[in-house]
Amino acid sequence: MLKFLWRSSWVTMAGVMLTGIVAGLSNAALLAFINTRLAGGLTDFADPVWFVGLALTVLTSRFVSHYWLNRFSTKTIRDLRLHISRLILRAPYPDLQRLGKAQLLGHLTEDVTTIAGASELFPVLCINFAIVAGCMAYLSWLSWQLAAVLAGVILFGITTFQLCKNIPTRYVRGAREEYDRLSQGFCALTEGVRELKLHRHRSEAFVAGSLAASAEAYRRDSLRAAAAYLAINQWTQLLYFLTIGVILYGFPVWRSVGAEVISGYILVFLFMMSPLTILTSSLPAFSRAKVALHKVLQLDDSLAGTLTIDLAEPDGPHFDRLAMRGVTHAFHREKENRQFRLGPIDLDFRPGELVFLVGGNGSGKTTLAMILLGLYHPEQGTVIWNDSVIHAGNRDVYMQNFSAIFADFYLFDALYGVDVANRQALIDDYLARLHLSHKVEIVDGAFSSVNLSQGQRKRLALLAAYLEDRPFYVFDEWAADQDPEFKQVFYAELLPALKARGKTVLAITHDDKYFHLADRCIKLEEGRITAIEYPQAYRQTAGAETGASIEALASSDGGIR
Ligand SMILES: Nc1ncnc2c1ncn2[C@@H]1O[C@H](COP(=O)(O)OP(=O)(O)OP(=O)(O)O)[C@@H](O)[C@H]1O
Repeated sequence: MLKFLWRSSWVTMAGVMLTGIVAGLSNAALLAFINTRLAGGLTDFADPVWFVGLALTVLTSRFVSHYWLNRFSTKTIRDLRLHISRLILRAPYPDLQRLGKAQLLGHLTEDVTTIAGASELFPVLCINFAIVAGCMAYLSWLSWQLAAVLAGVILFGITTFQLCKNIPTRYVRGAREEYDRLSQGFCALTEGVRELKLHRHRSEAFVAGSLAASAEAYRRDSLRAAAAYLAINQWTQLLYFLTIGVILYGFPVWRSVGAEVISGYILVFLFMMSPLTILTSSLPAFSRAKVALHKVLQLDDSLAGTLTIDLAEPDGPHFDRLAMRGVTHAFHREKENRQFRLGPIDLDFRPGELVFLVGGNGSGKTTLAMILLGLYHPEQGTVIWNDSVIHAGNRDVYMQNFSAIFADFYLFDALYGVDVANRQALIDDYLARLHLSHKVEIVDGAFSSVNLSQGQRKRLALLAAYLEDRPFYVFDEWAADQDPEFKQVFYAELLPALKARGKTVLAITHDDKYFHLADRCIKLEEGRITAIEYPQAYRQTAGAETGASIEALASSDGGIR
């Protein structure tokens, strides 16, 4: 933890430590001054000046130390939050899927907050450490023999702490792991709240089986860690009282010590009790921060090792062709002990092509689209953009050629990355074409409302995709939530309009009523392409006016290869 703070800005940390030490030492000096004054050792007329000077030094150095560290720790936390967010954005999607939403949220919230809490304690630690050190120096001056006894006791305390500290740390680590499971439960609770509200038995079983179990495990581990630290704390206090007892009753038997030395010792000892308690009671916060930091660094290692680096641009925004050659991808189904395997897939896409991807549930349509988009990586085979083979180094640039609306899309509340001011007329036109102008306005780049029906929200997502103006569009069952009237608009007007602008469109669809409008229909079954048909070419050659369904085309053998 200290290493992390030191590496973040050693100059500030050194300043914080220095002012903290000045605060602690001046505090100890003030105490020594008061004690000597009480014992009648100082009668100088300059007494009040020293008193005021030391008191002001304590106050000023404490303020400076705290202020510096607060400024530094708030900046560190802000940087850490942004660093994790950027790391998440740059990491390959399969790695993020593996980690899961709950764990990523845990890093952004719990870990960063824990580290922040501990780093704010740091000046308190410096000051109290310096107070204890200053008091020790004063005690040595009063009687070095007594100070040697005290140093021995402190050494003994530190050794026993080192021997025992693994016990609470183990529980702190366990509690942090449980927090991830608890967060998973919270995600399920917030996302599935409607389903849970409708079924009391289901919600009770969910709370008992998922939330209560991890909440209980988290409570148990946290309590055990707290109890272990409490025991360590009490052990320190016991040693402390033992030392006072030895000084009061044991030491005078061994050697003769002046009453004023004994009373000075007891006064300083009692004064030191508070800083020592603060030092030992801040241990749990540091231990939790160490575990949190370890988790963040683990995330750093696991994601940074796989980051996509923009080494080479795959031929810029110009688009000639996209090819998939021998592409395969597999998901292992643990419970079924077998794999879903997509491919090998060989496909070509050209500019201005309208392609429908069809097939039953689980046939691999979304997986194929995800590989095409660069979000999943082919296990075998290659994806070629123009003449560039896509690899880890250029995948991120490659992905910038696509606009996609996923079946479980996310609608942002603003048009991020769009020059709204200069495209207002276009936006208004699109809003009218999407039948949304009466519902939504763009105010300062943000949608006036996103509390719309699912179908309307999807239309807003389409507006954002239009404005991105990318060469390749992918829609995963976009029309599934649209009414029949707007389905017609989508297939018969919007998609052909994109095609007319030279855009390539891959639309995953189950709407066989509109298959005839595609240039090409690709049918997937169990991860394999089982048919490719060319309805538009067939219509032209057959002179057919009405659209034929894919089954009719298949039975007539037209356009199948
Ligand atoms: N993240 C994942 N981990 C493991 N298996 C997965 C994952 N995503 C998909 N699968 C499996 O891959 C297979 C293909 O899924 P995919 O989503 O590509 O099908 P689909 O054709 O788009 O289906 P639908 O029409 O229902 O959307 C399914 O059997 C599914 O169980």
